[in-house]
Amino acid sequence: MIRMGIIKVLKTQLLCHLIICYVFLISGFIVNLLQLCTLPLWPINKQLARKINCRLGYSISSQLVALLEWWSGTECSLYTDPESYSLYGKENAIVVLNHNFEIDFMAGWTICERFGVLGSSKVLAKKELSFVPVIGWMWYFLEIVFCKRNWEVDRKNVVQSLRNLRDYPENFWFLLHCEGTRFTEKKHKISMEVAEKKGLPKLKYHLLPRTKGFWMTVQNLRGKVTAVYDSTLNFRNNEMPTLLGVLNGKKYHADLYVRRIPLDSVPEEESECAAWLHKLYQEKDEFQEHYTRTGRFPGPITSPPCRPWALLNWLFWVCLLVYPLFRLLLQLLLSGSISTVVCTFVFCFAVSVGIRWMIGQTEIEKGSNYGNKEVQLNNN
Ligand SMILES: CC/C=C\C/C=C\C/C=C\C/C=C\C/C=C\C/C=C\CCC(=O)SCCNC(=O)CCNC(=O)[C@H](O)C(C)(C)COP(=O)(O)OP(=O)(O)OC[C@H]1O[C@@H](n2cnc3c(N)ncnc32)[C@H](O)[C@@H]1OP(=O)(O)O
Ligand SMILES: CCCCCCCCCCCCCCCC(=O)OC[C@@H](O)COP(=O)(O)O
Repeated sequence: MIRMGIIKVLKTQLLCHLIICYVFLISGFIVNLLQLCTLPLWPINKQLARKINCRLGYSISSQLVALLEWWSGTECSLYTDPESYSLYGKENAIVVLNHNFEIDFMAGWTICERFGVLGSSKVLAKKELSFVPVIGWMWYFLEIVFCKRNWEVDRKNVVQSLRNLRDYPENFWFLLHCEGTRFTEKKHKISMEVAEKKGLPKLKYHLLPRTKGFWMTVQNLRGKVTAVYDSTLNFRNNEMPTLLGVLNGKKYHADLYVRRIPLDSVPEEESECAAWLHKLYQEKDEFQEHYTRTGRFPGPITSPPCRPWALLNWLFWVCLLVYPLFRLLLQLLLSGSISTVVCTFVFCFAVSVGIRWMIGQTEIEKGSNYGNKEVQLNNN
């Protein structure tokens, strides 16, 4: 009991957070460098380069999974039918997920890890994320599809990036947050005004989905991808989890409801495909309503088993990097030179500010203005 209390307090200590972030940053830069070294391989053996990059990417993203699973002890329950369950991780799929939470990407990655598709997981991500050190840079080598959330600019680039995935050598899940941005009350209000103008039913828990990205993805990955995984995520007890909460060791419980829909049943024609997606979001809204009323999603619950690899990868980097860090810091501090000591502190402070900025990228409060401007509505 006392030991548990000590561990809990330890998890809230700044020093622990600095060590975790230091390991993440330095290992991330090393992996980014290794990814860069694979560049000459691409023209010679593209498939091998892709496979190597999947493993390297795994070494970065699995650290955030380890943080969620092992450090914070967060649990993930899956609501899905057993028939579909047996196919997860064994086929390519498009995942359509609600976008309400600051750590929904970590919960998504955790599910990917449990089904063995973490290294190869893909997403249609906003371009700004490609500039985030470590993760954004890793994503270039994983062929993540970036968009500027401007259809005129995106239509060509996104199509090309999607087509590149047609001969991808590993099973992958392609994540689409069709709402295009995270849920806020203001964005919800504006998007419901758009819905009203379009004669579409109002949604209570979702923003109105943007349909073009979905249509483009379905069209270009048809034949390669066999299903759409309609996924709805919630956290128990109305929690709004944060990355800082996870870093502080706070335990959450994620509930994910997944319906497997064969891709053949998604219409090909653009307007029909858009109508299909709007209907899907109306259904997703009903599932959320069910969750709010009953505290659970319909159907059977499973907890896909937690695998040890994310933890082992994390421990590997901790063992490799923490001892040299302490030795270096000690040497600098004992050097006797005031300027060296001051520089060391300034450097550590600058790194902490950088990490805080990265964490800020996950915070809804600091999110983009996309979907927030009345002007966008007036233009349409
Ligand atoms: C078993 C396992 C199941 C599940 C496991 C779960 C997950 C694991 C899977 C994979 C994990 C992988 C990775 C995870 C890691 C990290 C991911 C983290 C986050 C990155 C995500 C993002 O960055 S989200 C932001 C970027 N993505 C998108 O925006 C996608 C959706 N957007 C689109 O599709 C857009 O159409 C577009 C981007 C292609 C183009 O943007 P544009 O703005 O130009 O859109 P539109 O042309 O569609 O917009 C105009 C139309 O929209 C109407 N409109 C106007 N105002 C609004 C409004 N406020 N709200 C809604 N609609 C509006 C307007 O009327 C136009 O309508 P039309 O009828 O003319 O189309
Ligand atoms: C292991 C230690 C960890 C420490 C550190 C730092 C990690 C930083 C991770 C940054 C990864 C960023 C991924 C965030 C994904 C996300 O959720 O993006 C939001 C967009 O969809 C929509 O943006 P918006 O329009 O602003 O709502």
